[in-house]
Amino acid sequence: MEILFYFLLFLSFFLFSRFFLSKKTKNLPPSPPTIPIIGHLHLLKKPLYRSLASITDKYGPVLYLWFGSRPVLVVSTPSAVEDCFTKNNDIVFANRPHFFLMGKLLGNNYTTIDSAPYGPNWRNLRRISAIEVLSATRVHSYGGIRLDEVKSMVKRLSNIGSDEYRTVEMKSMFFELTFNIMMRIIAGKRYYGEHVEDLEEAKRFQEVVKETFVLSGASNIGDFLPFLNLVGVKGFKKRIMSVVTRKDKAMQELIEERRSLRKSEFNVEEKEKTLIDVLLSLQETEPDYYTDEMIRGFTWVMVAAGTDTSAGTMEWAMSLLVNNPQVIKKAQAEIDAHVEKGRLLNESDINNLPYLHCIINETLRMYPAGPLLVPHESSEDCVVGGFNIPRTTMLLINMWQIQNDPKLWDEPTKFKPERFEGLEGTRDGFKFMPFGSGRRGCPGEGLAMRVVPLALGALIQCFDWERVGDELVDMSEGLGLTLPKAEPLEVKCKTRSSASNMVSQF
Ligand code: HEM
Repeated sequence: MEILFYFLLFLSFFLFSRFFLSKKTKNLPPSPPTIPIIGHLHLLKKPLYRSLASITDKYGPVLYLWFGSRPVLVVSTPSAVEDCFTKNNDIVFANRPHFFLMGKLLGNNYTTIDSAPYGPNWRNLRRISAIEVLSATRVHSYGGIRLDEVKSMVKRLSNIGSDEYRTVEMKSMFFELTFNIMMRIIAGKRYYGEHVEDLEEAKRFQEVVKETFVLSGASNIGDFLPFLNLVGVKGFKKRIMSVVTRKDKAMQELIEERRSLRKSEFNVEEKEKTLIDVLLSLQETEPDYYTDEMIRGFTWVMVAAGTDTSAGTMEWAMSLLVNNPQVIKKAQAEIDAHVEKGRLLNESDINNLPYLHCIINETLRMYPAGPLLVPHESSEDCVVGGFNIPRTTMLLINMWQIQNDPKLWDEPTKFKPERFEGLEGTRDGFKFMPFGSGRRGCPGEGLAMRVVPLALGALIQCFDWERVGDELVDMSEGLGLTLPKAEPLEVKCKTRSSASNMVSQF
């Protein structure tokens, strides 16, 4: 009976809001026929960006859909993206939706930097991220950590494949690299490879991180059909809560460790200060804002946003490279011409390696880690592509579709790094925007664009690469938030003779 009551209540709300909205808002974007209650949910399949692309092909690049009771604007053309991210609309769309169970539970009730609505709290979080973690100066100061971790990856690989080709699995290699880098920045600890202090703690942390990533990629139907929250999704909520509790416990342990280090006689040197240290010192002056909960949330988002995205990009890049060996040869020639024999390339070499940048851009074009960016939401009525968009409409930018659109790119399914020659660092009129744009654009771009070129460059410089068999590497996309590869990449690698001396000294 209770379920029936809520269902009828929801049905009346749904019919009323749809009727009210269509009366009130004239000139909405095109929309396929809807089914009562579910709206267009029946048209959506995974992966969502591909499904939305097929609807767009039929109804046009500015679409108005209903995900159950939630109105959604889907944009897949550079000029409409420009409408969303310039002039007044950049502020209008600087909001994030406020109905995702994941944002509520994992985002500390929408207070973390990625989930918070546009307002003073979000502005402050962006300010802290810009000043204390991701500013050019801070990013530069983590150079030693990046180099260290890249060397450690090269060393592990060279131990596996020194004289002859050996098969290696690269997905976990890349994940461990980015995870170690982020954890050293945040807490001064590494959880993979050598010098891991507490293996048990590392294992617990790894498990909770992996589980959280899997859950973050799962969709919750109750977000779009709220009456289902009262019946079917309790199990889902319980699963999230169990992970959230363990994640909070793990993060709190890190905070306590750094806190006791600060209190001890041992003085943490300025250059060894971790992000947790910085936040703890802010806590001393503003304890009401910089609570432990805030610190857990802030540092967690950095781990979550900064690992899978960069690791996945490197895995796609390496997959594309072994499918296109001529590109590896060209990149090796570029590096060999600029970096003297016997020296590992470093970050100051990166600016002199434009072809390496082209490889990374081409990878981000074909396989952007945020294929639909992160959902935005309109805080006021506005106009996009000449259509009226009501407030509280969720905005999805189909960046994957724009970056793979044959009308915008010559042979978009082909891996052609050369297409970016002379274009490095531009978004080319909103048609290439793997890090988003505007107020909510990715604050970690600067860090990612140091980690990825350094790691890929080192792998290209130090090793020769081959596919495991004659067949091309399977490039199928898997399911998950950050456009993962369906199958973890396995490749064969062998230390290049020109690098073997250098690598043996790491
Ligand atoms: C290849 C690597 C990366 C890619 C492709 C990427 C891409 C993106 C995209 C598309 C967005 C959403 C932009 C929007 O909503 O319009 C985003 C947001 C974000 N990214 Fe990244 N990102 C990467 C690495 C990083 C790193 C290394 C960090 C930090 C350590 C980071 C931190 C964040 C945060 C905190 C947000 C949320 C910003 C907000 O809502 O205000 N990202 N990223």
